[in-house]
Amino acid sequence: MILDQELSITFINQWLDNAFIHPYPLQDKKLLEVFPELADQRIHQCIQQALEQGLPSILSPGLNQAPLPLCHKCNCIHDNGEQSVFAQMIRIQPMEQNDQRYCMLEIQDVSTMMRREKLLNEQAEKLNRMALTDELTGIANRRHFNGLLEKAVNQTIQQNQPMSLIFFDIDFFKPFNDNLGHQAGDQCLARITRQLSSELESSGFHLARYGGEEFCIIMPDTEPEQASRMAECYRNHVEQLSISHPASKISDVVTASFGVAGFRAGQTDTFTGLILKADNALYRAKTSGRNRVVLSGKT
Ligand SMILES: Nc1nc2c(ncn2[C@@H]2O[C@H](COP(=O)(O)OP(=O)(O)OP(=O)(O)O)[C@@H](O)[C@H]2O)c(=O)[nH]1
Repeated sequence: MILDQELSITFINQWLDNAFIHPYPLQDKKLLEVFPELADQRIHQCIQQALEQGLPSILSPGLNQAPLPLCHKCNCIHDNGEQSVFAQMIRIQPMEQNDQRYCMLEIQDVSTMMRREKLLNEQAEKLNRMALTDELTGIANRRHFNGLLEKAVNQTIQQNQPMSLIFFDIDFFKPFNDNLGHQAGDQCLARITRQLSSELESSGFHLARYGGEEFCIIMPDTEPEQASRMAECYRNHVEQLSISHPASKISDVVTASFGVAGFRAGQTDTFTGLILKADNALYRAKTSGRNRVVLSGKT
């Protein structure tokens, strides 16, 4: 499409004329009289820049998907009667002829490209989510845990806060599987994590599966003593789910053991040190009878 100094359409090709949402041909019409809504829009400013200063520009669909009212006539009318404009890339080019300056608008329909890009982005997001999520329980997996813990430790150091880490593990889970079957074991893990994730939802804490039937909770800005009290609540809630465990040596229902460790800015141990301390505390909970909470550093 070519516009003169008065913004009259001195040339428009058939494809574009058909695509404009407008009932009659646009040749020789004034752009702003037919489409007054374009006045002072970015496209209008760029056209003026081309005509007055000879400056070219490109309007990409990133900022404004559809500067002009253009549609695919065959399928643009929705059930609600609205017409959908297609995504455009517009190159605005000044040109000179017989000492007169004109402006050429080269318009490309990029709707297919945009749809493909959206689809690719959605797929990439889905793959990313899958790569960070444990399939059985839907909570963060080990890879995600590593990232979350590193972030929490860095935040602890930067903001000079405390933080805590809980490790917990189902008691006598091998006998549970052997007795009731692996599928019942899967359901048990899913039920426990569902219960705890709903409790942790708005707390800012992160529940993750560390591996097998071992889980962890990252607790930013939390003193270990407070984390230990919360671990006691979680232990209690696992027990209160009352999942029958005929092969447990300590209870009729499924129980879990918890190890808690804390980290402070200024401490020399790295986040691997923190994991080790929480895991050791969990080991002590197991060896001292199970179905209990042990806080690292406390006898
Ligand atoms: N059903 C099911 N079982 C799992 C899964 N991941 C790990 N396990 C089982 O968990 C059991 C863990 O057994 P152990 O490490 O011996 O621990 P335990 O029997 O719970 O004993 P303690 O932890 O000492 O109380 C193994 O039999 C694993 O096969 C899973 O995703 N689903």
